[in-house]
Amino acid sequence: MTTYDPSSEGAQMSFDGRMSYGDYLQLDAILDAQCPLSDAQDEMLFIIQHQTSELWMKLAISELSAARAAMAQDALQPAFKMLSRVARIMEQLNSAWDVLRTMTPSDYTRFREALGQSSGFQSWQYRLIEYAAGNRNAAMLRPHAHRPDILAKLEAELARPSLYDEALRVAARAGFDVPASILDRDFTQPWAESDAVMQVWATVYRAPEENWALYELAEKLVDFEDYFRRWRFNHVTTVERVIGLKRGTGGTGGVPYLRRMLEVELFPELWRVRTTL
Ligand code: HEM
Ligand SMILES: N[C@@H](CC(=O)c1ccccc1NC=O)C(=O)O
Repeated sequence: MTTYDPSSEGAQMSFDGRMSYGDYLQLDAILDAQCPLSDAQDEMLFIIQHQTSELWMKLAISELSAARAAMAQDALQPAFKMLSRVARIMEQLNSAWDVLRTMTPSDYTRFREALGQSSGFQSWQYRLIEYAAGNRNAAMLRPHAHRPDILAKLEAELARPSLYDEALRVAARAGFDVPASILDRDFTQPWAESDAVMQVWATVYRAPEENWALYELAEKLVDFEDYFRRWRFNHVTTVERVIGLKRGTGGTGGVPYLRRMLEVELFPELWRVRTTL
């Protein structure tokens, strides 16, 4: 039997002067960017795991920003579509832990020292997602002081209304009683829990048929936070499995720090309201 030649049905085989797959995707840049610092087999896994996570985070940031812009125009249906995509991206990030979990403490100690003081704590895209969602802690800017370009992106994000701020602006335009002190708050500050906001969500959840768009928006936000919590939980569990209670390379206490971060709440009133329904 002769081997099949797909050019017989028209497959393009010559890319002299034409844009190819690798050209379009800039694969040279991407595939040249894995540079292990040790000869440990698992370092490649570690690098690719982080690089792919950062690529998914890049897409999540783009979708979150577009969702927020759509919400500002009261275009809730397009915003829902984008928020659903963000949830799927977060599922992707959550499933990725299954690959990293195959790395044992013995594997990791073979290259951990090579990482120096670098750490996911310095992931600016992760901070941007936290800021965009509404977890605003200006202290997290400091590791980026040496990179004015990144600092500027984070500071700009800190100054804009968060996803949660934007949701409450939607509610205010829909006629709900959202206090001006919340609508005009200093966005760089952490969210302060509010009874008035609780009341807004209570009204929405008590009569979903009458407030369907806001009801759906609230559930999209809860979904987002649900996936985010799962990511944090997977992270801390993997970290404990791999380094136990050692301090982090980023300088924090490690697992105790990450456990503390499990308590972060992005949309506190949306969780609190459930008890009252
Ligand atoms: C064996 C794998 C991993 C270990 C041992 C580990 C360990 C740690 C530790 C100890 C911290 C606390 C900061 C510090 O002092 O270093 C941290 C933070 C962080 N790591 Fe990892 N990590 C791992 C994998 C990952 C992966 C795959 C990602 C995905 C990008 C990631 C992203 C982050 C982020 C974003 C933070 C900051 C969390 C926060 O401040 O809330 N880590 N990690
Ligand atoms: N903080 C980790 C090191 C680490 O995980 C890391 C190092 C460099 C780049 C990304 C990392 N991932 C997440 O924190 C540790 O203490 O072992």
